Amino acid sequence: MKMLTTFEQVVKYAESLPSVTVAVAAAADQEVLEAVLDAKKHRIADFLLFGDEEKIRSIGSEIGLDLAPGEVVHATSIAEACLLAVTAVSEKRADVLMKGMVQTADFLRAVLNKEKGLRAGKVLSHVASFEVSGFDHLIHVTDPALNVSPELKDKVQILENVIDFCHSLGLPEPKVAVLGAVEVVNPSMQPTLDAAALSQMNRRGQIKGAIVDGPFALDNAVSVESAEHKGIHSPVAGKADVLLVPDIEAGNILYKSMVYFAKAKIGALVLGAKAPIVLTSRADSAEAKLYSIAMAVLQADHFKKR
Ligand SMILES: CCCC(=O)OP(=O)(O)O
Repeated sequence: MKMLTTFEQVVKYAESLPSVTVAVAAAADQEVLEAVLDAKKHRIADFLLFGDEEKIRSIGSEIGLDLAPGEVVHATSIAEACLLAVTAVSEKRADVLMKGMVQTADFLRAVLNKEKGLRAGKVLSHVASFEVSGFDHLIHVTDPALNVSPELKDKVQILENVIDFCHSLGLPEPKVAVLGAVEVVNPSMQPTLDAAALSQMNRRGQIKGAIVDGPFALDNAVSVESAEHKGIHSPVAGKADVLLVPDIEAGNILYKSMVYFAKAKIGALVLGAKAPIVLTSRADSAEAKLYSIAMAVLQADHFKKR
């Protein structure tokens, strides 16, 4: 498989794969339903939409989305919509779960439900992939949404999740930059100590399938000029495919800076679950949700081949 470097390529590749069924939790939202319409046009997915049926059908008819009787399942609350969508995936009536117009914490409560949930015994983590003008490859940020303040052992699993995800995008050995505020190990800054440990674990073969190095500050992770200027020599310096952020605050602010300042294209998933999960911000565009669905199609195919 050729390495995919733009979302156009991701969508095109998804078109060549078997289509999936996506269960959308709390689907009564214009951007969500526009993404549903676009994904259907690209023939990459079919849908089961959970939520306020009258509202879903009303928005659907406004945007020209024809919905068959069985495609919408009424739920009397957001919590019920989330649990019904998660159940559809755990019972294999759907292949992919998608967050609609619901707060991340409420959505995750259903994902983590003891009976019906989608945990696979691993740490769940979030990845947001960005296509940024001026960069010749996608940049994957993890974890901007789920793990609040991960410890070293959690970061190992977050790395394993994102490395496997990069492999699903045709990137056999992603370059991972472990970020901090500075590019030197400082005993009073825990993210720099974690970065040093993760780099060494990679060198010793404890973390495989990627080149991991750090700490890096953001500038020398993504700019060769900055790395050269600061005299940092590493195969990852300035060329990172993956940015492992220290915590959710740094990650979420970076995510939203990419969207609102850099006008980057974005797709986002939860990794480490039994099935691919689309998790974008409620405020993200229909385009971002479409790109996320396309990445989930690739993940579903990758799961089958593992
Ligand atoms: C990064 C996606 C998680 C997030 O911030 O979602 P909301 O904007 O919907 O809270």
